[in-house]
Amino acid sequence: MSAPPAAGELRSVRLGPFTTEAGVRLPDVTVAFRTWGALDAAASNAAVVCHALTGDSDAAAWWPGLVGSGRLVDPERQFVVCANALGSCYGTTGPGTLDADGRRFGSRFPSVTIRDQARLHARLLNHLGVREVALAVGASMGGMQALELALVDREAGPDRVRRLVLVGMGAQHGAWQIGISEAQRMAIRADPRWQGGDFPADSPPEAGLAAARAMAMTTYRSAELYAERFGRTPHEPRFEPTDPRFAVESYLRYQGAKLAGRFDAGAYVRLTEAMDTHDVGRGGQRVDAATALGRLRADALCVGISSDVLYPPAETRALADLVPAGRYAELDSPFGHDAFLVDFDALDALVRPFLADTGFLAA
Ligand SMILES: CC(=O)SCCNC(=O)CCNC(=O)[C@H](O)C(C)(C)COP(=O)(O)OP(=O)(O)OC[C@H]1O[C@@H](n2cnc3c(N)ncnc32)[C@H](O)[C@@H]1OP(=O)(O)O
Ligand SMILES: N[C@@H](CCO)C(=O)O
Repeated sequence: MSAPPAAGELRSVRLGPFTTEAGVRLPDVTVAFRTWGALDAAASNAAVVCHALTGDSDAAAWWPGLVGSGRLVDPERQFVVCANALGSCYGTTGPGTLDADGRRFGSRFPSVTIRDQARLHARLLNHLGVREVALAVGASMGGMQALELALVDREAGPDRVRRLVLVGMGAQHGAWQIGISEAQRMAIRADPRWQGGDFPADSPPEAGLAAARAMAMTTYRSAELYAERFGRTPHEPRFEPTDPRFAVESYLRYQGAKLAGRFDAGAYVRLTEAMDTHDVGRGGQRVDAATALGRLRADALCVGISSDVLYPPAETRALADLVPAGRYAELDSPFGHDAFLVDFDALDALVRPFLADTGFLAA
């Protein structure tokens, strides 16, 4: 018998063919994932953590305030699962994956939806033998997937997800979020090396992706934080006319280059498109959000972020109002949308009472 995997070790599994909501068949999908802790005898102690746009399966690394020994999601008590999302570039099948002929999928990788990503998470949970999900938690794109997991996961019977913590998101991507996504995709498509998504692997469209990230970074923080950090501070030294003039310009160029060095532009396009599909009320049944969410049996805490300009907290509050067992809490933070990745103590203080009240911490 082989030794159990070390806690948090990166693993991958081939889950076979997967047909997207749009009807495109991917012949063999691989999911990269990590687990911490052990599944209990009833297979009912899973805590599923879903990452945001550019994150990966290492939840203990990017969410140390929430996941880890002595934290709310504690491997001593829960079987913690975090998978890289369908369409991303950290081990799960996506545009950067090689096909059977050894060619990058590139633009041939189909558009996927948040619901597709959630269905793949559900498949992984089946593979791991999970009967009940004690908690599904995520922020931004991760929260959308956690919510869809609770809504569409009927593979193991209804209501496999018992509790939800959803941060910095609403019931759907509206015109504001779709517009911001599209502006970023336009920057990527404008890169001369983009070539319709099939850019040469040795020469990816770094400038386009960097510009997209710079735009995104302005929506992930608040005007207050930018003013406090950078003000009108000049960037020095300045040798060339093209060098940044202000510290904030230097910061955004740095952030752009940093993401371009670690992320796949094709995945960025497909993942932002997936986020644009987020709308709990759409789909085969064509029901509205209130009807779709009205069927949800899970206890849900929806956390809005006071300074989030990308997902205004009113949208998160409206989501909570539509969930029968939904509650709303607001993270008061100047960090904007990214507060969930930074303001750990404040997030813990909001989530802890919900998890205590709903029996998760006692479990
Ligand atoms: C495999 C993987 O790595 S993916 C998993 C990890 N990533 C994720 O999960 C995605 C989510 N994470 C994030 O979005 C971010 O990392 C956050 C929100 C958690 C934190 O963002 P950060 O970039 O670390 O913070 P912040 O906005 O303060 O920027 C600090 C950086 O800007 C640099 N910087 C600050 N001011 C300036 C300036 N005027 N000019 C140039 N650079 C500047 C700092 O030197 C620092 O550089 P460093 O990242 O090399 O240390
Ligand atoms: N900073 C986060 C924000 C997206 O919600 C990320 O890069 O994934």
